[in-house]
Amino acid sequence: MRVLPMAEGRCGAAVALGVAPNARAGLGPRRRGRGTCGGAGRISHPPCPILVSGRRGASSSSHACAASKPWRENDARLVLENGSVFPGYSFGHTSSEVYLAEVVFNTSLTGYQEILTDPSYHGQMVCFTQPHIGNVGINEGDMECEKGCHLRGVVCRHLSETVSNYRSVETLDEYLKRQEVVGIAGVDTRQLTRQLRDTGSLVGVVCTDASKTDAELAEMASSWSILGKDLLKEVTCKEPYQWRDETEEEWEFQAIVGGGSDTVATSKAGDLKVVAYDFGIKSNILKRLSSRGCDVTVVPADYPWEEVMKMEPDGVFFSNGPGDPSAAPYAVDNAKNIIGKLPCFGICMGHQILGQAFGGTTFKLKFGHHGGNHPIKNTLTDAIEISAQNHNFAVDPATLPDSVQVTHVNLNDGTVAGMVSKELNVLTIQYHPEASPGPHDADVAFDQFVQMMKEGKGVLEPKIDLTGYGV
Ligand SMILES: NC(=O)CC[C@H](N)C(=O)O
Repeated sequence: MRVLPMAEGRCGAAVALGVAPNARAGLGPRRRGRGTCGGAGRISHPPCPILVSGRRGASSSSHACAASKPWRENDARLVLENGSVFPGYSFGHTSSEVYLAEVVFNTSLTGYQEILTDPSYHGQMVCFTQPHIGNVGINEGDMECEKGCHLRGVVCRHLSETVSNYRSVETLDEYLKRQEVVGIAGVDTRQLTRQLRDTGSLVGVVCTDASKTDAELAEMASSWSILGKDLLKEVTCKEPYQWRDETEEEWEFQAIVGGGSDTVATSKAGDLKVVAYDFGIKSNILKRLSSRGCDVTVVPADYPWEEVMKMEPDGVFFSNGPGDPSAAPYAVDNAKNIIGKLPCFGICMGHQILGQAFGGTTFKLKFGHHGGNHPIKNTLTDAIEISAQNHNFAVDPATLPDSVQVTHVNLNDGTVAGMVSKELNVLTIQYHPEASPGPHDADVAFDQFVQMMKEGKGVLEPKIDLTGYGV
């Protein structure tokens, strides 16, 4: 089994989030053992009914027969900033530390590994609405980031007792232990999700320390906010590097709307040089670019635009990334200086950064979009894509100049999901054409970027059609 390195920058994240740094550095006291409640392998039974508040307040005598109980005892709580308490039992990393992050819910039915390792989730913990998590284990091929798990906590209803997948090399429990990420299972995730939909995203803490009161934990949660925090610096690469891997043949996208493998093959002839700003870039975005013959150089989030221009790329890509897009003015400044000079493409955080470079502003959504089935409408062609999404912020269309066209909207709430500036040769989308996890409908967006770069090189006649999504 390959041992993945500890995520870089996570000690820094712990400090930034007000959590004891030794918790992330693995120096804090650990409670590796599973006590007497059935052992590490028996972790998916319903929570103990005698514990009502999630506090481990039951007397030792009431637990005298714990060794014979075939269920896990509640030993952890998720406490939200509004005082709500969700009891559950811990898995993955266990320690007496308190783990603090914004709590969001994700409705994807599959792909928990890609969600765990997507750097855009840095500073957040995910409540999975899919009630059965862990059943396919963890494999070596589906990492979205080699640095490891970016979630600060995994919240689920049912942690699968068994793993059944030919690619699995370890269990979710083992992986989270190794990554020192806490999990809490047995949580009423429906109630939690309904609450987050009513109140909007909330900050929460996961804690296994029974000596801390619910009120203390709620206060800790309310002491932090993701607003105004620059999290890009915690996940970006330190130095520029070349990316080479393509999407493996076995996983090459088949059903591409309006495109297909012909499009990918044709694009390969291009020999295009792309500089990709790493705001927390997902591996599969890089693979989709490489699969189209792009020679990709990845650069840090604050890499000066002048240095990018010296590399003489055919196009610049602005990646996905965590946190508040208004907290990275240096990235907006670089983008402002690049747009108009080279074809640009942005995904999610990249879309939000480019939106600000156009002169627009961003705002925080109530509970964001996190899932694999969000309908997107191309406003120019009426074509619909079902898309993978993961964001909490959006670009305010009222703040965009007239030269920028809103080309895509999210049909669930009408928010901006894509923009084009023909004048500046910029294409952006607020969702995930690389999927991972999710549907492949939007993969054609990469072809649009390739088209723009080829036009810029004079390889293709200018088509100025950035909207041809499947129609
Ligand atoms: N996937 C992303 O790039 C997320 C963008 C941004 N962090 C948001 O939450 O809106």
